[in-house]
Amino acid sequence: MAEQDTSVVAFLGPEASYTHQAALNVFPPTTKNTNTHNDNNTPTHTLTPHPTIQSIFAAVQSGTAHHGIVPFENSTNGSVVFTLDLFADLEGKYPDILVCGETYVGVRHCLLGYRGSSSSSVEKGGDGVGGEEEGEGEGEMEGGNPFQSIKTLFSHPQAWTQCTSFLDENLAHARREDTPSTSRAAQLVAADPSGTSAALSSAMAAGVFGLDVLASNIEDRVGNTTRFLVLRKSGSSAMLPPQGMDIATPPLYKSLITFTVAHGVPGALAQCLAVFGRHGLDLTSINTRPGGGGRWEYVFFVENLLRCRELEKSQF
Ligand SMILES: O=C(O)C(=O)Cc1ccccc1
Repeated sequence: MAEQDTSVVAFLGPEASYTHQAALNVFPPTTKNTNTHNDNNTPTHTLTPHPTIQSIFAAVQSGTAHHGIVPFENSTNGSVVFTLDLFADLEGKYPDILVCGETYVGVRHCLLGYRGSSSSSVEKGGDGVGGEEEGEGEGEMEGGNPFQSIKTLFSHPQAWTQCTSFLDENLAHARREDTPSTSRAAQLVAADPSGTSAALSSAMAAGVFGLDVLASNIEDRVGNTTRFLVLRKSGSSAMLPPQGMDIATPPLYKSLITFTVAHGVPGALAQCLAVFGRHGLDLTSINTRPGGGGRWEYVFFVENLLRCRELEKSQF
């Protein structure tokens, strides 16, 4: 951020993806005369959509973006393996990527499409938004399936396994096509004149792409939440906007560490993990992905939590 005062934030686009919503949490919309503007009153950050998670890593590594926002894990279906594989960085393309923050987004999936073509004839008077019941269809047809005319469904792979019950009950007949994001799915459906496609996406995407909400809250589990990480490049001075801090609780420091262990050495992983305990680090998650060395060799990802008090005592 040396020459220009506007920080660039890369997120998984297009607009209205859940990653966009995460980016808005961390970098809220700028308004005049707040500390989200610099002295010249220009916005301090610009959110820039990227087509893939890989492109976000590349933008942060090259310095084109000062920060990146990437999905990391979901409370229903676990780790986002695309992101883990980029952190594993088996080809050494992203050596300077660091994690400097996190944010959580409640993920309420909707079925988006054009009501006229698929379920308008079966709409039951609602406005199409926000049913109270889990997996509630906005339109219901006596004895029939209101979504029968939907032939193709678009969404991000993570979304399919967060909505299994709704899909099994209502859309088992439809062909599924993976998209790089849920908002891209909505964009594709908006551009399909046949009206026989639908997207699993957000209510925000319905507004942005002019689609109808055919069903809402269709995720399997109440409280479905995705955790996103904020990336920056090591050595950069890119700062996160100031966040409120609860002074009653000492700040928590989280770290994400990636490592491999010698293959075929008994106890090698246990020895690595014991180090964290010895230094008062609370191990909060452990993940693995295939490593580059050979079959059944792994990269490990460990997250630790440390309170400020322990940091002072720690010998790191
Ligand atoms: O596709 C999106 O909207 C994303 O931001 C990735 C994602 C997909 C499904 C759940 C949460 C995040």
